[in-house]
Amino acid sequence: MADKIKNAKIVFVVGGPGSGKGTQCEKIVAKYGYTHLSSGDLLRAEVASGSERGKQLQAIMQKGELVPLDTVLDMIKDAMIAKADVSKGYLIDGYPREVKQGEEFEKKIGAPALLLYIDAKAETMVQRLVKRGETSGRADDNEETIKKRLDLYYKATEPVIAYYEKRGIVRKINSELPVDEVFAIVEKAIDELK
Ligand SMILES: Nc1nc2c(ncn2[C@@H]2O[C@H](COP(=O)(O)OP(=O)(O)OP(=O)(O)O)[C@@H](O)[C@H]2O)c(=O)[nH]1
Ligand SMILES: O=c1ccn([C@@H]2O[C@H](COP(=O)(O)OP(=O)(O)O)[C@@H](O)[C@H]2O)c(=O)[nH]1
Ligand SMILES: [Mg+2]
Repeated sequence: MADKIKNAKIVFVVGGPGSGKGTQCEKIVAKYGYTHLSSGDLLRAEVASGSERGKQLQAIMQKGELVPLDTVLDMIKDAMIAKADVSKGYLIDGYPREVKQGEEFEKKIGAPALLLYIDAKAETMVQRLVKRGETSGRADDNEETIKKRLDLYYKATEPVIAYYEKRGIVRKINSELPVDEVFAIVEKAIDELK
């Protein structure tokens, strides 16, 4: 089964909480027809299902901590396989969160062709998330959890970028600009892939 996705084009989308990963991924889907898999969305779907596992996940996510690596990886893999016949490529949004997650992904699934590093200042990210929290209904869009997510991002996730930089597949995207201007930079990076 996993053979089906072996030769698929894989793009990691990494950046801090509220940097704009989801926003840019939506635009990539619209233009390029890639399959968008947000690790956070997959986890939130499991929480929404009300399952026993979902309850455990909810407790972790509410604290802004990371759920066990295997859980997320299995969910991503299943979702990739489900789309294998129709997919032109995969956007893996919000993953890897730590170097180990990246290593495991490559062992079980395959290597990324590109890493889009969506970069905004901490104060910008906090502002955006507080604003999003007014309407998102996300239990983790509150100031206390936002701060923890940011801390964990700098500690655990930033090293992921350095790890892939050595392979020359990182494209840094300044997401302080208006959405369409950010997307213009994203388009260049995706077009280089073809
Ligand atoms: N000015 C500006 N605002 C943006 C941009 N991208 C996203 N935003 C705003 O920032 C908020 C967060 O964007 P998301 O795309 O949800 O961020 P994310 O990186 O997916 O965040 P998580 O889901 O928390 O990982 C949204 O409510 C957007 O309105 C951008 O490029 N420019
Ligand atoms: O690989 C992942 C992806 C997400 N999460 C959890 O899901 C939450 C929301 O993730 P998302 O990417 O949606 O938002 P972000 O924290 O980047 O704003 C995180 O705080 C983590 O608790 C996780 O544990 N592992
Ligand atoms: Mg998101």
